[in-house]
Amino acid sequence: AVGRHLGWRPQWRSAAPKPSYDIIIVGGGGHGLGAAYYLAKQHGLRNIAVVERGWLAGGNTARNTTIIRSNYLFEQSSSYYEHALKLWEGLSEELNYNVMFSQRGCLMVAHTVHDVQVFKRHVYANRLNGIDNEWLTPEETKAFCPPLNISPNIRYPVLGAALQRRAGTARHDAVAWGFARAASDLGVDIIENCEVTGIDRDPSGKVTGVQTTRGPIRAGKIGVSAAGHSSVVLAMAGIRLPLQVNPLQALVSEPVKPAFPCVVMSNTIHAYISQSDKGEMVIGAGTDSYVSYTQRGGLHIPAHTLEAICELVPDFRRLRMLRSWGGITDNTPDRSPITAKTSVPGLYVNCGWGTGGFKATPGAANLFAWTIARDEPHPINAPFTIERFRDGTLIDEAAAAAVAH
Ligand SMILES: Cc1cc2nc3c(=O)[nH]c(=O)nc-3n(C[C@H](O)[C@H](O)[C@H](O)COP(=O)(O)OP(=O)(O)OC[C@H]3O[C@@H](n4cnc5c(N)ncnc54)[C@H](O)[C@@H]3O)c2cc1C
Ligand SMILES: CSCC(=O)[O-]
Repeated sequence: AVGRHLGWRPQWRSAAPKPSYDIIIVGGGGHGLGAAYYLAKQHGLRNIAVVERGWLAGGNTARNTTIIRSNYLFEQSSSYYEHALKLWEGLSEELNYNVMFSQRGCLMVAHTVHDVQVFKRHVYANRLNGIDNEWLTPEETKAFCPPLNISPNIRYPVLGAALQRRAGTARHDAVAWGFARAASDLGVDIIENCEVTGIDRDPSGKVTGVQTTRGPIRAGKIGVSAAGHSSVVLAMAGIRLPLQVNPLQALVSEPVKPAFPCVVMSNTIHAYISQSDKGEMVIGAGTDSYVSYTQRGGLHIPAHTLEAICELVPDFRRLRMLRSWGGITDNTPDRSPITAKTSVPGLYVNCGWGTGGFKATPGAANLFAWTIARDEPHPINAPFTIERFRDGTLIDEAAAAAVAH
């Protein structure tokens, strides 16, 4: 009461489900919350609900290493991620919420001749598509990130790096809270602790609503943005998705004074690192190779990553690790996402972001909202269909994940 008297207001209304809505978004992560926001803000739609089985943004949005970049190889991909990057650049103002987007630069470090060839190809392809990217020599790489060890005598010497200066990091939960508050202010109901357990359809096959742990809810359009559980939810409508679900782990160190100026990613040594605004080194690894819905992984994966980090950044050899965790990543065969209509009328899906969907959050949300509102994809997400895996029109960015996931 005192808070409210002083003008404080909750971040968002925690709503109870109504019997029916025009649109239901399944999944209260950054992508789902953002889609609900853009449906209301850009398409002027009302009577929308976000249905989240746990607590808001408790999935991969809460668990990622917050790297944001658009330096992907293929034109379709770089268009999608660049759409997102441009939205990141204005998002704090758009949401009136500081998402702490920091364009500190992202170095993709090369350790082999193959790496050099692949990353230079990215640089040239990005420039052809109007996306900033530049090649640095080992000495220029160290000048940009002084803690890096560019000695030629280490196991994986630094042979150079591709630098995207507009890339960086953001505060993961802030983007979810910002979208949630803005969506809630536009009348979107955000319903937490409400798991979707079934998708209802009429005799013609069109969706009519969902079954949930808090009762049935009717809706004429349903957008599923459930990340690692997308296959589970779409199976409720008889749709099989080409997703493989693997754990991906990350860990943070004890907080220290500012010591690491940018994001560094390394394909060959399966490691990426940046420093959070709280001072922790945020470190990511490769995926655990087995299929699993656990939010944890094998110890050997982070151990391998820390060996690599200690060689690449010797100053960090005495840093103590504070905690590690895992998330459930939804990986497609070509490591590119699906943002599309499904074969079921009124049912839409945004998934397959695997190990790299945090950077896409505002872009995926924006295009998913377009696809639901207009019942057709935007030109940017049009190639990212489910059918591409049947037709062979793959968008193979496996190598561009920067870490061999
Ligand atoms: C360790 C790790 C590190 C990563 N690092 C990066 C990175 O540095 N950069 C990057 O770009 N990407 C990264 N990613 C990937 C990124 O986190 C995800 O691709 C992205 O956050 C997905 O966003 P989302 O909103 O779709 O998913 P989520 O935040 O997982 O939201 C999906 C939501 O759906 C809910 N849900 C599931 N089933 C149901 C149901 N039946 N009913 C209701 N709700 C349901 C879940 O509870 C969840 O909250 C990383 C991922 C992990 C795990
Ligand atoms: C988890 S890897 C992060 C990325 O793809 O930029």
